Amino acid sequence: MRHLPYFCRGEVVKGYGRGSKELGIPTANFSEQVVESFPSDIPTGIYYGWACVGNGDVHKMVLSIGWNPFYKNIKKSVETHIIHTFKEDFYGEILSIVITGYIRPEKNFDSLDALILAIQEDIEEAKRQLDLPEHLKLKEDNFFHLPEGKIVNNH
Ligand SMILES: Cc1cc2nc3c(=O)[nH]c(=O)nc-3n(C[C@H](O)[C@H](O)[C@H](O)COP(=O)(O)O)c2cc1C
Ligand SMILES: Nc1ncnc2c1ncn2[C@@H]1O[C@H](COP(=O)(O)OP(=O)(O)O)[C@@H](O)[C@H]1O
Ligand SMILES: [Mg+2]
Repeated sequence: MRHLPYFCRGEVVKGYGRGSKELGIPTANFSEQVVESFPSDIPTGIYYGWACVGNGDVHKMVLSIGWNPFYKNIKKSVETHIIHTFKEDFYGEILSIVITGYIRPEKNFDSLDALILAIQEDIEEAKRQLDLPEHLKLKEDNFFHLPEGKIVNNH
């Protein structure tokens, strides 16, 4: 897909506080500035890739770009669920991501359970895809080892 791999770095802000954390699927939401910096023609939907908080380790992630049709959000969001258990929240920290692949478009669901099940399937798909050499190699990209602030989106 055009635009991929897509490198991006930005601050983690509060989302709609829908308690995705209680559902077991917290998502680190990017600031509005970062959301607006995304290419306008990058399709909304569910993606996977690699993520790192501050200078921490690089982990697998799934990402949602769009308006969350289940919730009918007014504002577009870019949210990353990192496939790792963190001891604490990291609001205000710098999240670095590389998006390497696309899974599916955003969908509406009949129930919250159906949404959760779909996200769990996305996570399993991401785990499998990211073990393939083509995606695995981006885990080691220099982007994750450069000092913060030196990088603007996709450069
Ligand atoms: C992998 C993944 C897939 C998602 N798929 C959908 C989807 O198909 N439809 C939808 O409405 N929301 C989808 N979401 C977004 C959730 O609705 C969202 O993370 C939740 O509303 C929490 O939002 P908040 O961070 O603003 O509190 C997805 C999120 C993730 C991480
Ligand atoms: N594995 C994880 N992936 C993403 N965020 C996480 C993770 N573990 C803890 N968090 C924290 O949870 C927050 C997101 O929780 P969430 O319920 O989506 O709230 P919000 O609506 O504010 O985005 C993140 O900003 C981050 O500080
Ligand atoms: Mg969130």
